Amino acid sequence: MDDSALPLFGDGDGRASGVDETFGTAHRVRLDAHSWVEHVPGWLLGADADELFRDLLAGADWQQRSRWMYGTRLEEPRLTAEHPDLDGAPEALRHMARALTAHYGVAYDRLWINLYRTHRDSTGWHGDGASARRRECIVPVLSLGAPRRFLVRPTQGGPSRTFRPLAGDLIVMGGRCQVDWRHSVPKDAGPSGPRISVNFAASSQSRPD
Ligand SMILES: O=C(O)CCC(=O)C(=O)O
Ligand SMILES: [Fe+2]
Repeated sequence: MDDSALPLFGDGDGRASGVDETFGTAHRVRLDAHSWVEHVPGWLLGADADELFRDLLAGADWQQRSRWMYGTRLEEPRLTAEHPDLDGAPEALRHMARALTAHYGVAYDRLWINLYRTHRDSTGWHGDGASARRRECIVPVLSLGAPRRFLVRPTQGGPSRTFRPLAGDLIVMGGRCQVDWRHSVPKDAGPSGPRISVNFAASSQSRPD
């Protein structure tokens, strides 16, 4: 049997997705002396990005999370599926975590996945404070599905920079990005289909240095 037909979910050894292990398209943008964002267009090859998107949309354990803000419990305008232990994640995502670990030298061992159902779903300005507590962290985020803007701006305020990751692209935040900078996925004006982001995290980075 051609193992490309194996599903990403299930207990089989799903086919490792076709990521560019050379990171040949990576383009690093220096934000300041200590922080950078790397955009890796087409890191996950087109057909695999489409297949992974469809499988995650249909098969991930989507949860509605809420948080307290200004004394009120607000539902987050997106859905999230957590894999606190990489062993429980689909093989395609485990393979990606290994490729990221080999390239960036950080042991990615957990991940969470966000679903932006329409252009109205979003993530407000934040740093990944719980999962990235070291002064310097490397935080990769894979985009799937519809394109959305990914913004970064200084924590102290100032103009934002806009990245436009397409399906299969990686956005990697590095250096002091989680402290000195904030990131967000704002709502879009026009209609857009669903977007999924896969956020790779490392226990080693969640412990302050
Ligand atoms: O969806 C994205 O591209 C980023 C999501 C994010 O920053 C987060 O979940 O912490
Ligand atoms: Fe984040």
